[in-house]
Amino acid sequence: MRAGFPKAATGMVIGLLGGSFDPAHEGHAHITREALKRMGLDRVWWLVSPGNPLKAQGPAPLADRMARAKAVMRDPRVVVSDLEARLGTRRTVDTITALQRLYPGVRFVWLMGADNLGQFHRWERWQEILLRVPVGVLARPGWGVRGRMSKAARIFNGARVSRGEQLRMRDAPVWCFVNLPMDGSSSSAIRARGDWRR
Ligand SMILES: Nc1ncnc2c1ncn2[C@@H]1O[C@H](COP(=O)(O)OP(=O)(O)OP(=O)(O)O)[C@@H](O)[C@H]1O
Ligand SMILES: O=C(O)c1ccc[n+]([C@@H]2O[C@H](COP(=O)([O-])O)[C@@H](O)[C@H]2O)c1
Repeated sequence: MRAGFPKAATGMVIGLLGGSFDPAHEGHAHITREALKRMGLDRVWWLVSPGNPLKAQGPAPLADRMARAKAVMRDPRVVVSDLEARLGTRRTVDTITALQRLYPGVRFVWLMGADNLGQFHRWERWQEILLRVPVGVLARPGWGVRGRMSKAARIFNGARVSRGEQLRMRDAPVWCFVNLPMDGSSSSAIRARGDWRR
């Protein structure tokens, strides 16, 4: 495997948590620990994005976001990575396609907060993402009903399962809304407080 690309054994189930992480916070760490536990994942890889294609304002430098993410998430089961910058991908569908090609023996599960389910139908080739990998949606304050009523949730209603642990066994399309004790942290609130330099 090339330098900077995490190692993974054949048969592993790895959750991918993509994000701006501008900056990383306890909410990210919380949903990661919950996903590991509730979905029976072997690893979670944080994909610190070069920049969300739907966000107008560019994030803080990638090196700063990586350093903060590594400080926030210290767990041997979690890899904080800049894979998208290395792969040259920005769109999630392209990242997943590239990772499936690079790691043919690994099962990837896409992880995201419920706010992203609300706007998932605006992502590039979003239906292809759901056809490629199981998707675990983690509850986020204020997004329970809006997430579950979203366009993507309605169109893929037939592929929804009720328990997170089912994601590791089923082939896509399959997704789950995972209810969990919620953490209200958000990067925008931290930036608004001025605790994080851009
Ligand atoms: N507190 C939280 N609870 C559940 N999911 C979360 C939480 N914070 C972030 N996430 C999810 O983690 C992923 C990465 O989030 P991101 O880096 O955009 O942080 P954010 O706090 O949502 O940022 P911002 O406030 O700038 O939108 C997204 O899928 C997002 O939905
Ligand atoms: O592929 C897309 O079209 C797309 C559109 C919006 C967001 N994403 C991804 O969603 C993840 C969460 O983004 P963010 O900025 O909410 O942390 C991150 O990995 C982004 O690259 C992807």
